[in-house]
Amino acid sequence: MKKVLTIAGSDSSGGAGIQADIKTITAHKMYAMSAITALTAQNTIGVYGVVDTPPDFVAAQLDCIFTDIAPDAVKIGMVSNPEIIQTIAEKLREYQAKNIVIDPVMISTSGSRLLSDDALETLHTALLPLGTVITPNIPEAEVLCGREIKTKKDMLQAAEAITASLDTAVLIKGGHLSGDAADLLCQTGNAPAAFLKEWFESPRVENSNTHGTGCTLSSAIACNLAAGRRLEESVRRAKKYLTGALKEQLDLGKGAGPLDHMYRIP
Ligand SMILES: Nc1ncnc2c1ncn2[C@@H]1O[C@H](COP(=O)(O)OP(=O)(O)OP(=O)(O)O)[C@@H](O)[C@H]1O
Ligand SMILES: Cc1ncc(CO)c(N)n1
Repeated sequence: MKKVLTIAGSDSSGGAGIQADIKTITAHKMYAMSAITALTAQNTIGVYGVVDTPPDFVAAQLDCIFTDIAPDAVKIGMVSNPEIIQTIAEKLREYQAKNIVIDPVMISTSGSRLLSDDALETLHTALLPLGTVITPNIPEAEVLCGREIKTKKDMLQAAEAITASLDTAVLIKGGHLSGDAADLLCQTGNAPAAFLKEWFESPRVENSNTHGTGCTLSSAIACNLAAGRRLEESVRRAKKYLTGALKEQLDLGKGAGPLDHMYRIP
């Protein structure tokens, strides 16, 4: 059985963070492990409290995992402060982790900040370059490249800028633009300053229950990489899984509710 590790924050309402990741990994029939970076008191309406895990306890969780059950892929989500980010970066290098998908979570669907101001620089320099692929949404990609993204053309330029600056593949998720849900994958090509770009598009699903879409997509990409698939195929399959989970029209809670992660389980 393939093993997938999620390093992320807990969402008490179960739709995003560690809980979304474990459900996604389980729905892919893989073995899920977790290193919890923060507790959030959260529901479909908002985030009401955050308690960060002490960095040495993040390290202890990662030591326990990597010295016992080596993951085939790692997904990283909410990492709220610079010390936690440094710790994770050191451990990923120490254990030579592979197939690393980093969702640079900054703000929740409900609008709360999940990354401190002083953590951004450390995220950028210490952690993101270790990713096999990073998966920012539009506002996160704007922060990473320092320019506005209003159109698909802007996405193309932003993706090149981010890929060039981090030397890492980037998937910019287009869920926050209008029209079809179009995500753009950009990787470095063979020649200097050459980029391989591919769009992954699906019709927009009329469903306001989008809590945890980003967490779910990045975990599903990690599962497909763990299965040995190429990045492009992993993104294609992950998006198909995500779109199917949205189409189920699960409607829980008073705000933006969660997806149906279990829809493929008979
Ligand atoms: N209404 C929709 N219909 C179809 N796909 C969608 C819809 N909304 C978002 N997506 C898709 O969901 C995935 C996550 O994108 P999104 O831009 O919502 O990420 P995010 O903002 O990081 O998510 P989160 O809500 O977890 O913070 C992408 O593949 C995006 O295209
Ligand atoms: C714990 C956690 N991680 C990520 C997100 C992003 O949706 C969230 N809302 N909560």
